[in-house]
Amino acid sequence: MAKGKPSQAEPAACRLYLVTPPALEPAAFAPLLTEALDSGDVACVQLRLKDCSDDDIRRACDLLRPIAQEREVAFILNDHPRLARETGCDGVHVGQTDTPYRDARKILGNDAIVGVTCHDSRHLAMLAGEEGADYVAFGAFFPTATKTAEYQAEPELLRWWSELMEVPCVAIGGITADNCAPLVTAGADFLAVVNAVWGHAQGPAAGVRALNAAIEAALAGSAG
Ligand SMILES: Cc1ncc(COP(=O)(O)OP(=O)(O)O)c(N)n1
Ligand SMILES: Cc1nc(C(=O)O)sc1CCOP(=O)(O)O
Ligand SMILES: [Mg+2]
Repeated sequence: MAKGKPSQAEPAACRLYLVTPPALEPAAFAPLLTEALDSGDVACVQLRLKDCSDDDIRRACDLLRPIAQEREVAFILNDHPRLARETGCDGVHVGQTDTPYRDARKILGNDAIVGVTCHDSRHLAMLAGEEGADYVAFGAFFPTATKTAEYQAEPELLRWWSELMEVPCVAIGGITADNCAPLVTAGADFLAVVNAVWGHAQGPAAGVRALNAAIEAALAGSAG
């Protein structure tokens, strides 16, 4: 995701969207983020901190946001539109029980990225798209240990969405280099991952490279 809206991203038909681990120490995480972003193509970083104070989130944004933005990678905050505006993030991601899309848009303005979780629902995605969301996120596609996922999405949903709609779609939930091909070929514009990068046995750079290579291979395989 070049700095700007996901729909303006050009280099590939499907790109990586990194979501941070739910708990992190910003100073310790900064070199890992740098390593990940310098190792390959990443469109977007979402700071997703759970059970943290607003001040903890501010501190993490202040340290991590420049690492992404200096590399033309969009920096999106999960759940907190006001903090996203205050700290200079490129946008916010909101779920169905978070600040409603319209309120998030009012807080952040028209130039910001506002993405919306739509679980496995065509209806929620159409509502979000009609309201003006910059992307819709579907999931979980695979079992995930990162959070308790109450919904299960199928690749067919991505195919249906991407054939009918212009609004980009993000796939999330248990995605790895080994299982991502059906999501790429079904039309996901972005693959959002936590564990496949931050939990990669050889480190985050290897995680990014493996996912970049898997996306490229899937795109090449579906082109022929
Ligand atoms: C890209 C992306 N997709 C989905 C989510 C999940 O959002 P939500 O349902 O609000 O759950 P939490 O992440 O807040 O626990 C996401 N964060 N990012
Ligand atoms: C944050 C999040 N949202 C999901 C959803 O289904 O909406 S799944 C998920 C966790 C994604 O982490 P991992 O790549 O480690 O499975
Ligand atoms: Mg949320």
